[in-house]
Amino acid sequence: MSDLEFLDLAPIQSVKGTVVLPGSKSISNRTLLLAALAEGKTEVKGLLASDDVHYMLEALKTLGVNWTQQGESRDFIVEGVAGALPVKSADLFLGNAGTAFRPLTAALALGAGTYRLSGVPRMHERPIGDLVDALRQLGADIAYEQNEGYPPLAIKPANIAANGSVKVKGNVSSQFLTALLMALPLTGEAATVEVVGELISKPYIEITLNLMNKFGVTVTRDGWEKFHIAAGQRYVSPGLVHVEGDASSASYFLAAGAMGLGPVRVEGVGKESIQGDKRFAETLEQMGAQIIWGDNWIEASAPLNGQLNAIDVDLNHIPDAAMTIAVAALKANGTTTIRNIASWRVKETDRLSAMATELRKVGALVEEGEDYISVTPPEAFIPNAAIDTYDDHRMAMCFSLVALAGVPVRINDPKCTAKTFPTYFDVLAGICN
Ligand SMILES: O=C(O)C1=C[C@@H](OP(=O)(O)O)[C@@H](O)[C@H](O)C1
Ligand SMILES: C=C(OP(=O)(O)O)C(=O)O
Repeated sequence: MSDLEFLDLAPIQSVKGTVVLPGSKSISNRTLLLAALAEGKTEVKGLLASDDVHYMLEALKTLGVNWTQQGESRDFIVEGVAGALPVKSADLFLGNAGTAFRPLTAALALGAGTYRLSGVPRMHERPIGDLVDALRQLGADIAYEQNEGYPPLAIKPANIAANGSVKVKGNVSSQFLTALLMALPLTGEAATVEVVGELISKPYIEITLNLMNKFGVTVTRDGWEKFHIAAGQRYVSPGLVHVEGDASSASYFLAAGAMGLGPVRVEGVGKESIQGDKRFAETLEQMGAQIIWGDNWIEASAPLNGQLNAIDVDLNHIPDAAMTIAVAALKANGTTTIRNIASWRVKETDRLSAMATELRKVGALVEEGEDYISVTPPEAFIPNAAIDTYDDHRMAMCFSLVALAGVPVRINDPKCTAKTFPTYFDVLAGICN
């Protein structure tokens, strides 16, 4: 993707309207894998159309899973293979999709084949050692092709025994625990997963458990430390799965409502959502935004006096949507501090460093710590800042909100939103007055 391309956004005076959200990335990719591993056919409605989901769909096809798209719609039929993936040798390219790479690594390592998994250069800088260490405890044969602890990976057939208990570290990415939990039922044996260290991004584990349950597998847990899977459980298709709207994508429109009058309503995520990122709305409310919750929608408007409150918050539970707060902070009445977000450093880019660099370009005063960021709005914004996006969809999306602080801004490489939201800028234009 060329970073010579850019998009100039004029100041946005006010926003108002309703956005129908694209499908959740986290739910789309989990559902596809579970549907593939299950017994029976699954109709998946409202699948996200984006790069991350494309990589999962293509990988499953390569692995011998039949799926069909219903015309031009985002409704798919996946024919489950009832356990073992049929193709025993494959080379999979998974872009920068953590929700494809980590779960497929675990499912394939417990299968009996020879596989290679690789991605874009940044994926090869994103850690996976904690997951590999856990899978090796089960007997998996996984080798690092380049750097110890990082993709690309080479998997070979191995004798797998769940053997009661496996330990996994939880402090770098919750996707490692998600991947293990989703793959373990393939062994048919009882298993206990013990999380070592503090588990981050906990609500994503709830999405995992919820969807595994939909596909007939029950996981019981003692707090966030131990997870038990009883022997003999297998995935069975529930027939139909509706993919909720993406709660992380919702954050940009809700923040827009809070920064620029509103009301802005997002449809597809509401109080019934299984996604932890719905709680982004609580954080906006703490900043003074007016929030209304429906079962399947959320609406945000600016505070009555138009001024957001600066806050000091731990946003470990919503790491993706937390980036949106860092930009919304540009309209707050003081210094906003977001804590416990060290995982930002190992995502699409080093997001702590990237956010600090780019927020400074618009004039904000920024303090970047190992696991926190503090943002103080400038007295006068620097107009027409050219924001670099580091091939990180969320950098492009959250920095579009600078226009809601009343300043023109340039977003470099806007097409990088394709990872989770290819039509983002068109949808944003639809609520701008
Ligand atoms: O399981 C998931 O669907 C995700 C978990 C989170 O990652 P970490 O657990 O690495 O924080 C999140 O940032 C990512 O976008 C999606
Ligand atoms: C961290 C993210 O993605 P991934 O699923 O690749 O980890 C994200 O979407 O912000």
